[in-house]
Amino acid sequence: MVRALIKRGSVCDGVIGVLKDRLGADAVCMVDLGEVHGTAALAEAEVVIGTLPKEAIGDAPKLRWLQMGSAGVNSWIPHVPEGVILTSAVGVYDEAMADHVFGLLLGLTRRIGEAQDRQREGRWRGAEGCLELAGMTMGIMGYGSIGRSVARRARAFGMRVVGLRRRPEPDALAEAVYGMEELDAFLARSEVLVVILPGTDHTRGKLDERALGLLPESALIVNVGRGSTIRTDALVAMLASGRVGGAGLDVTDPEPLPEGHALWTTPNTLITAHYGGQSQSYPERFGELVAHNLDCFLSGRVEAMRNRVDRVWGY
Ligand SMILES: NC(=O)C1=CN([C@@H]2O[C@H](COP(=O)(O)OP(=O)(O)OC[C@H]3O[C@@H](n4cnc5c(N)ncnc54)[C@H](O)[C@@H]3O)[C@@H](O)[C@H]2O)C=CC1
Ligand SMILES: O=C(O)C(=O)CO
Repeated sequence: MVRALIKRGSVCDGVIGVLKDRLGADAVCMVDLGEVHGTAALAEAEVVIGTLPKEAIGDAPKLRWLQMGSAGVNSWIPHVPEGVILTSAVGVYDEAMADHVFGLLLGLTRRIGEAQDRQREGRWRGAEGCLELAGMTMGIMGYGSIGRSVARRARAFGMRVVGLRRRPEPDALAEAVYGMEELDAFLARSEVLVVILPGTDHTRGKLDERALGLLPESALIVNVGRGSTIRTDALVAMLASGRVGGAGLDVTDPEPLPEGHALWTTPNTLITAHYGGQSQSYPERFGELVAHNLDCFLSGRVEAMRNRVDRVWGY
């Protein structure tokens, strides 16, 4: 019997039924993964579905497969023994994240935040400096699963799209897809830069003062990947001077943003507290991935499991 711990509420009822059918009702335990540290259930678990806290991994000596609930998993890698299969939730967040990118972008270009401030004050006043997106070029840095969903929306808005990814290959939605060694040329075209890179040793600090200086004058930046990709001090300075026209940030460095941090009061900056992937569809979408990967795992086709994490590249 393969014993599995599933994060409570993470998969839809239909998939819980599938898990119980495949593993046996007694083998499936729905738990709060934040509270399994040191328990007998974790000591017996061969499969864990959901983001197990790093410090609890050592309490799971029988673990054979950890299906993370997040797409970004880089900081878990050193904690997961080599023999344990580690899979991420890439693909689960695409639609919610793409909506969120446009939420931030439209917030900046249509000045929605300021309108909300005036609404609270009961003041009826228009805005100046609104921008239209049609005809602008969006550069998607991290042209992966979420990136393509963003590109589909961008095209519907009449924007041009260029992408950047580790292994560039042509894509019907993008005019060009660049590799990291072509970063400068990519940035020079990005009037709207959308950053959706995983936070890894290879992406940390890539957008520093020099790189941000290559963007077109008054470019807009949206970061929904990881805060560590952008040098916060450089971003704050360029927003303050107006060299960067605005920033929509679902992720920051540091995170959470401490009280009094410069970003809170930087002009033309819209911040959401790392909830871009949140949506009512999560249990369905995650459940679909879990059912597929469980099937592969139980039938010994581990190479067909989706989203096996590359320990060298960190995603
Ligand atoms: N704000 C939030 O709530 C969420 C944030 N995320 C973040 O978004 C990231 C991307 O998610 P997905 O699109 O689902 O992943 P994905 O694996 O489909 O796409 C990642 C893209 O980044 C590129 N990339 C990775 N390392 C690179 C490097 N060193 N140089 C150049 N390109 C590189 C890859 O080539 C790929 O195109 C996640 O790793 C996570 O950090 C994901 C979901 C929710
Ligand atoms: O999946 C991710 O990487 C996220 O940041 C969502 O929590």
